[in-house]
Amino acid sequence: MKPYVISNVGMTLDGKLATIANDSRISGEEDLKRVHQIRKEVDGIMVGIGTVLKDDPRLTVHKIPAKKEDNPVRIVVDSKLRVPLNARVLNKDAKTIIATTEEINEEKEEKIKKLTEMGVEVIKVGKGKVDLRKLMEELYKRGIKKILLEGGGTLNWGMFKENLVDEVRVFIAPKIFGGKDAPTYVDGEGFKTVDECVKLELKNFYRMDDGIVLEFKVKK
Ligand SMILES: NC(=O)C1=CN([C@@H]2O[C@H](COP(=O)(O)OP(=O)(O)OC[C@H]3O[C@@H](n4cnc5c(N)ncnc54)[C@H](OP(=O)(O)O)[C@@H]3O)[C@@H](O)[C@H]2O)C=CC1
Ligand SMILES: Nc1nc(O)c(N)c(N[C@@H]2O[C@H](COP(=O)(O)O)[C@@H](O)[C@H]2O)n1
Repeated sequence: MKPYVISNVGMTLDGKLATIANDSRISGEEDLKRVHQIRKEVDGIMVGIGTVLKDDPRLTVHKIPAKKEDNPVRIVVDSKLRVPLNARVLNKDAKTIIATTEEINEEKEEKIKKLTEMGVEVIKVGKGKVDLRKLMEELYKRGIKKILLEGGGTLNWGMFKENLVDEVRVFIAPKIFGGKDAPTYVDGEGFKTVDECVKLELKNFYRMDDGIVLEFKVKK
């Protein structure tokens, strides 16, 4: 069994999640409230270590009225345990799970000890990269039945490639960032043929701030 996964991003018309200089101010205030309403409704919120290192996000519900208990469990996918011990995602505002690989050296062992002392749970799944399929099973076992996947592009690819995403919600801003090295909604290696690609069914769309929200179900 695996959690139901909603992928949400704010992106530009050219599919960028941030500029080449990592300026990711894409959503307006109303759209951020929409995202925080989803955060409030899910059991877990998941990002890759790239997003933690670049944005130092809190990943709590802080744009709409909420209690501490409304914060979902924060999940960071981090094979090499690069998460800084002073990252905001490790603060006491919510529980945090770090997913890493089964390959443990002395340095990682020491970091796991420190993280555990801070109340952070470390889950070890996979070799080389975190095994996202096994991670989903582990999260489900811990009562995490619904997850908001908040990127970035590399983790989004990993999740789409493994067919682990059930629903897509995107805010498209009327902006073009350009830049071949700027992160896009889904990066990674990409599919070689249209036959292999992820197929979506459009369910809803509406205006939001100066842009548009599109909602899709992933065809299975
Ligand atoms: N506008 C928006 O809505 C959002 C924008 N962003 C932007 O996205 C950018 C960050 O994206 P990106 O750099 O791609 O980083 P990600 O957040 O996607 O993290 C990717 C990292 O996750 C780790 N990882 C471990 N296992 C896997 C796996 N199985 N599959 C995929 N990744 C895995 C890898 O690092 P390792 O090997 O070390 O484990 C990988 O490099 C930032 O600029 C941020 O601002 C991010 C979220 C939302
Ligand atoms: N939906 C959305 N729109 C944008 O314009 C964004 N820049 C993001 N960024 C994501 O939100 C994280 C920040 O969360 P906190 O406010 O610190 O809780 C950031 O790391 C991205 O994952 N999202």
